[in-house]
Amino acid sequence: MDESRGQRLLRRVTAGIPPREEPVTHVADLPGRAARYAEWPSWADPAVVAALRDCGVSAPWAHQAEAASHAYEGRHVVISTGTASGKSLAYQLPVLSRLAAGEKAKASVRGFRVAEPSARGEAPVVTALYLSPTKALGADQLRAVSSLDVPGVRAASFDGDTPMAERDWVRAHANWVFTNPDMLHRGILSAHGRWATFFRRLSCVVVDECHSYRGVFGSHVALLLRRLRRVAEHYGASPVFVLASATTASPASFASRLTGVPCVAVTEDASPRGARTVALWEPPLLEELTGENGAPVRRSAGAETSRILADLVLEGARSLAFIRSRRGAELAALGARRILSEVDPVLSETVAAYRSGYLPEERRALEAALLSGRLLGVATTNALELGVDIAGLDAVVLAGYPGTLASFWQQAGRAGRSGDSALVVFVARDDPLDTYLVHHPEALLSRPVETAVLDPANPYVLAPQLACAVAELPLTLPELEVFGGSAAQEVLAELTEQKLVRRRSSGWYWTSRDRPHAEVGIRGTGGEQIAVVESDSGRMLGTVDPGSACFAVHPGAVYLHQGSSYVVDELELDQGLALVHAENPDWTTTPREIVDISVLSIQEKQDYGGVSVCLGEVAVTSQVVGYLRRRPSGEVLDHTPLDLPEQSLRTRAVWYTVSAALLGPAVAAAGRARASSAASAGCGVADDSGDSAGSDGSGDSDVSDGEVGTGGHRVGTESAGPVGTGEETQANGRGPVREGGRTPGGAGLVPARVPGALHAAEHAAIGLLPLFATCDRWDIGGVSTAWHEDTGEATVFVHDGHPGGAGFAERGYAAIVPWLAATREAIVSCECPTGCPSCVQSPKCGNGNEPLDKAGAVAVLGTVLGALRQHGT
Ligand SMILES: Nc1ncnc2c1ncn2[C@@H]1O[C@H](COP(=O)(O)OP(=O)(O)OP(=O)(O)O)[C@@H](O)[C@H]1O
Repeated sequence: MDESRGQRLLRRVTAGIPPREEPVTHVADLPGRAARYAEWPSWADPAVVAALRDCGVSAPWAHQAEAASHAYEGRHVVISTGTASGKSLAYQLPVLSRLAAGEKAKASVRGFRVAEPSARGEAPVVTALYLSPTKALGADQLRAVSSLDVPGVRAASFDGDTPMAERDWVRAHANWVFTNPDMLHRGILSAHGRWATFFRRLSCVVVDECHSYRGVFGSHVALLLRRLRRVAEHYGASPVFVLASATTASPASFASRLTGVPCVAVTEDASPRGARTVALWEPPLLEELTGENGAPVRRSAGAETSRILADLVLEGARSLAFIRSRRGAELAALGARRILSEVDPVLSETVAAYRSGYLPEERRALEAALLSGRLLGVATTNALELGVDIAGLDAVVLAGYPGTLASFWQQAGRAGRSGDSALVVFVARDDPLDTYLVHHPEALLSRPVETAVLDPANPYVLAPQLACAVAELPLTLPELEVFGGSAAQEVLAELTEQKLVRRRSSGWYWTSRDRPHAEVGIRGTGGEQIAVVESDSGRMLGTVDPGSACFAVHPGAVYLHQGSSYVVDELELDQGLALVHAENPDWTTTPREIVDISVLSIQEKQDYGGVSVCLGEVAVTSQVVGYLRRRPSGEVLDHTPLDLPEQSLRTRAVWYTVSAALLGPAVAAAGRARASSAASAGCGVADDSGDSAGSDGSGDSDVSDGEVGTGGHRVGTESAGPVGTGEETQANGRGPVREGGRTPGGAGLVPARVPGALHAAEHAAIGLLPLFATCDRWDIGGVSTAWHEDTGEATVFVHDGHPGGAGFAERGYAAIVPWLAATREAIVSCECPTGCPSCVQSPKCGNGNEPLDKAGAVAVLGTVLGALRQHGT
């Protein structure tokens, strides 16, 4: 069979790599597909069809026509198809047709029935609202609509950048308003009276890139859309919702949860797609470098990506590399340029970086240069992921898993639309999730894209949102259903008690003259924001959630803003201020936290013979105690202690307990001694916004709660059997676990090994939860302890990092078996001997990644999974 272009590119980028450093763990060839067209719908306005034809769209693809017809006929619809599958046209066609028809009707106002013309017939008859998660995407979409130049359509943006002078014009005259959730919340719903005419005519709401509304932000947006519907209804309108999403599992149920109205889904993608060769790539371990506690370090994904990008450019392939941080994108571009300049200085000019913070004109110029081939290699953050019309590239390199499968396919989808085969390379970073993925291609390439998690019933989100709703319009009892029924009633009772709202027989009323909107940030859950200010100039660079301030802007932290780098000099929590100066050091910082956790209530509990799994509410107390400085290579420079106050967080967690008997006979014996002496409490030493390994479980701990790194908890040297041998392998979440050499049904651990085993199991579990819960590992934390005073047993907690939770713990609870099976597999797959960042080390462990017992973690997880499978799930 002939070699395809994608395969040839892969052969070129791997040429010359010695066999012992072979980085490619898997190659898949994904076939291409031809386009399927439909007729223009009979209802489509001829002027709109003509404008689209002029832009090169001769006919709609089948999925576009189907989604557009649902919307035009008044059915709420979500279109969930691949990258560059023309989702924009699916909403442009019905919205523009409605707007154009309304304008024509208005033009003949005397002769025809018109919905409700203004006295002089000037106001639009129908209006539409477009919402995007970012201003940049909104601006791109507005530009696309404006360029169609359909008669009677007055599209305008209304966001933080809209000059005051223009705002009145937009309110009075625009019939399609492009905005974002933040502005809808603060600037439109809070002053809906000024938008009365617009709301009265509101016929359609477009929610673009809706899969990005997840977690706390997603929960806020879900309630915001309910507020929007209520206000529209107040003015007599009931708009149809059209949502566009990357491909995702159960789009209809997600869209219905987000909007609160039943949505139909269009998922069959009829756009053409080129074939792609996908390679999974694990950078080799470095011999000359070691990381924390002497652990081996892999070549960094960024350095590897620079090299691959340079090779691709040498092949003349138009390529895009996605890097997670802006700084990383700059460094990857620089690295590729440096390599190319040694070959041919002219070639180094064909590589550039691209990230947010660039002006729209700069972005347009970069996009055009890449499409024309003047630029061959671009290293970018996910700024290029959403809504940018770049497709049909020869190659895409992803440096690290972008957090969700939706993002993975969105980024990978930039390659290969031109009909020719293209190359996608996924380069694993040094962490458990990436390691798992490169060794389990089916988890990356064959799984349906996860549905986004959100929880509009979170009281920490519901309370401020209900306050805004009541302030907008008094809330009546029947309306409560829209906001979550009894959960909303409980929250309202609290607001009434705080005298923020007043209860009357007709409903709930806002008591103050001031509106709550300005106080409610919809992208997080914390009260007053901390302002990040440049000392020299007094310029405010941005804000940070108070809950994460100690973490993100502690003294000494490197803070990145729009690609520029700053170092924090002071953090004044009382004054809500972090003072920084511009500096571009050659290292990054990672904070270290210690954490303690207590159980407030148990919502769900399942027992599996010595193992129990719970979901419930917890109180997490955390304290940032220092930070590490690391070089981009992963090398740790030093650790600096910090003295910062404790933070507390009420949130939700999933946890499992393991009985002493299952951990091992020696642990059971020591546990009896502990019970009789009642000697000590479990302590929490943390990581990832807190995970912890605590007392050694032997009953002789004198560690006070929350102390870091107190001695005596070393990983035992005896081994529970080799890690990563064939006997340990198991199917992903299925099939029996064979625990070679251990007591059947038990982990066979001695007490001294329990803390390290649990700690390692917990780190890896935090790393793998994002595979099941659409969250980032930084959105969650964990605590592990050989004995926890609330459970009375060895316990591993994984908790949401936001007040009230964002639904991640629930997902962990629901997916406990596949999640823990994947966790175990990730550890087993890693070839390092005793633990490294690819498996059980965590980048922000409060206890300096001590103790960690990799083999013990495999034993504990095997035991837990054995119990879960034997006794239930
Ligand atoms: N029916 C069609 N025939 C030909 N080209 C089309 C058709 N529909 C859309 N296009 C073109 O396909 C490209 C991608 O469209 P669009 O940006 O709307 O896709 P998308 O699915 O929204 O992309 P993203 O995944 O980036 O959100 C655009 O250049 C658009 O003009």
